[in-house]
Amino acid sequence: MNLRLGTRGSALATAQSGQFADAVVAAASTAGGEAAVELVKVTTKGDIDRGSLVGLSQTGVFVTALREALLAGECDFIVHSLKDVPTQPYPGLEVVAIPEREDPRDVLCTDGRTLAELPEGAAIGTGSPRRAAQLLAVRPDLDVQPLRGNVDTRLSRIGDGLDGVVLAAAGLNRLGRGDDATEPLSVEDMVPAPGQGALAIEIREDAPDELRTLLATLDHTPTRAAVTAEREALRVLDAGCAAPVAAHAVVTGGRLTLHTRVIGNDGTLALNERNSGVLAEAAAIGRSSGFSLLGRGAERLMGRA
Ligand SMILES: NCc1[nH]cc(CCC(=O)O)c1CC(=O)O
Repeated sequence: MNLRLGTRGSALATAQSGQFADAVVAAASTAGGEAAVELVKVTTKGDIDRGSLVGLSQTGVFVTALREALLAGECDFIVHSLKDVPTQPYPGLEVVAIPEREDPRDVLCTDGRTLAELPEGAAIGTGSPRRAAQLLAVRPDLDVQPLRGNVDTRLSRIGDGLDGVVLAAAGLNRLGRGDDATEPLSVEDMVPAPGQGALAIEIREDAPDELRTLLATLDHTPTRAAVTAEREALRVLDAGCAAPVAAHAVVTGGRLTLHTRVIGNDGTLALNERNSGVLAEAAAIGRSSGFSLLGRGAERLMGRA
């Protein structure tokens, strides 16, 4: 099979698409067949028109352009960072696989000092309200600064106006820059974004069975259950990737435990909800967590009521 994988041109997109392409080739050979995967660069509106991103929800800008290229037949499948994918399904496409996830944690990158070692008032960069609020909950003295741009740009700011930045471990690891992480932040102090560290593989609904079957072999059941719960909570809370909503599910021994957190912007107030059950109930666990949080005033905390 000759396959075209549509990807953005950023370093992270290229790295994760390339790594997934290798996994597809290996899976085909394990199945006794053969596949060749060609990376097709899709230029997205967000890549061309960076200025317009300010104030816009990041969610969807990059994802939509890739999806349009897939629907138009410019490629056969696409790879998304799941945390950037809106929760509503996209007509004509289906998520055929969610591979085993990378480290879901956020990490602090500094000149070597841990969060506890940073001096009072240290400047930490992050563009994420979720990260900002949780940092301030642990260290109210920190000077949290807005930060945008790709992973390289963000890392280059350490020692240049910032004492540190917070990034996803998965992104650093996929770029081969895991050593730039000074300290992984615990999933208790810094609950990750729903779906963080996971990828979603999409095809057209009318894709050939051979392609669907091959990609489906790369689905990872525990990861799919975990991210299903996390994203259902997010969907019920009606929040995007820019919202101060965090959700992290752990699967052990056939059971799934979901921790969902909604945080006020200054980090002083947070609502936490924990729910668990069997994997088959993943979606229901996420939904009930989301509804509990709404019942407890999550909308007020998110500034919507
Ligand atoms: N919002 C940007 C983004 N989207 C996906 C990742 C990499 C981590 C992942 O795959 O979840 C990143 C960078 C970051 O948050 O540091």
